[in-house]
Amino acid sequence: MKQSAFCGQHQAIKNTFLVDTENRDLASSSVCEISREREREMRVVGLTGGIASGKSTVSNLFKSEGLPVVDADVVARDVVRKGTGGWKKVVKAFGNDILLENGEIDRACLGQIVFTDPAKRQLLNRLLAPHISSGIFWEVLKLWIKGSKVIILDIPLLFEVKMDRRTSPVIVVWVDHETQINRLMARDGISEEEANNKINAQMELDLKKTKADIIIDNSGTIEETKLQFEKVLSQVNRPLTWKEYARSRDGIFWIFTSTVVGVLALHKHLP
Ligand SMILES: CC(C)(COP(=O)(O)OP(=O)(O)OC[C@H]1O[C@@H](n2cnc3c(N)ncnc32)[C@H](O)[C@@H]1O)[C@@H](O)C(=O)NCCC(=O)NCCS
Ligand SMILES: Nc1ncnc2c1ncn2[C@@H]1O[C@H](COP(=O)(O)OP(=O)(O)OP(=O)(O)O)[C@@H](O)[C@H]1O
Repeated sequence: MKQSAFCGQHQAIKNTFLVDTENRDLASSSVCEISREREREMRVVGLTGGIASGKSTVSNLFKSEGLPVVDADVVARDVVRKGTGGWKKVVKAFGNDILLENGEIDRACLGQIVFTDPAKRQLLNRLLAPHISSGIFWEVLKLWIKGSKVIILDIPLLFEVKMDRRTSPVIVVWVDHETQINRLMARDGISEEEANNKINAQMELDLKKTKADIIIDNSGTIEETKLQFEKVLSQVNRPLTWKEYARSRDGIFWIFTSTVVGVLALHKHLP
């Protein structure tokens, strides 16, 4: 569907130039129309990395520049608030023992279960996938309606759920393993073993680095990261490429469909 829409559009653009090359006014007005249309399109940038590699730190830099960020972790939290459909499914599958006194999910407790048991993690992923994907879809849709030209999708499992194919460019926030462990232990107040369990639940960060369009090395100071960010910002704000334009023509529905498919495939691809 997506491909044929793109091919049809591409052919129409090609025809404009092939058939009307003698008629410069007509040709240039077509180009103007295309340019005006391009103004309404948007770039969906993928931001990912490993756990505690610094995605939120970088996404905060984007926010401070006025760029909207859709944070998959925030969406994932919203879909399991007490009484929601996601909450009901999780409680049914994992029992009342994972609940706090106020009825909300005890995230630390559920985390301990799923980060030490791949089968339980897959189960949780499977239960929440449709809720997370539709949550992301609505957030993107709202921004699209508002006319946002560039949207940052902060998705920790971007590669695992194959959403990297739908975002461009893909930015990976990388840190060396030792720094990652230390920051994770310090931030979450957990042991080295627990930190390793969380890290091992994801695709290797070094592998993610090889798949990136843009790498931000966050192993140094925040100031060093900010310097790299300045360059990344200009790349992210550059005019849309034809590929991005074609992609975003019917992008909103494409993103939704691929998010659903990708997240549903999650349990098959995660360790
Ligand atoms: C396991 C849960 C309850 C732990 O909650 P907690 O508040 O302690 O952590 P938080 O949600 O802030 O996630 C922290 C980080 O853990 C990593 N992580 C979260 N879920 C997963 C997962 N299923 N597999 C691998 N890594 C994960 C991500 O890097 C994320 O940034 C929670 O992460 C959860 O519900 N996960 C399943 C939903 C999911 O896949 N979220 C990721 C968004 S794509
Ligand atoms: N350059 C840096 N120097 C020192 N500390 C940092 C740096 N970048 C991030 N941190 C710290 O490391 C921790 C992890 O960073 P952050 O929360 O941004 O990672 P994340 O990738 O968003 O994590 P998660 O995957 O859990 O969502 C935080 O405590 C943060 O303050």
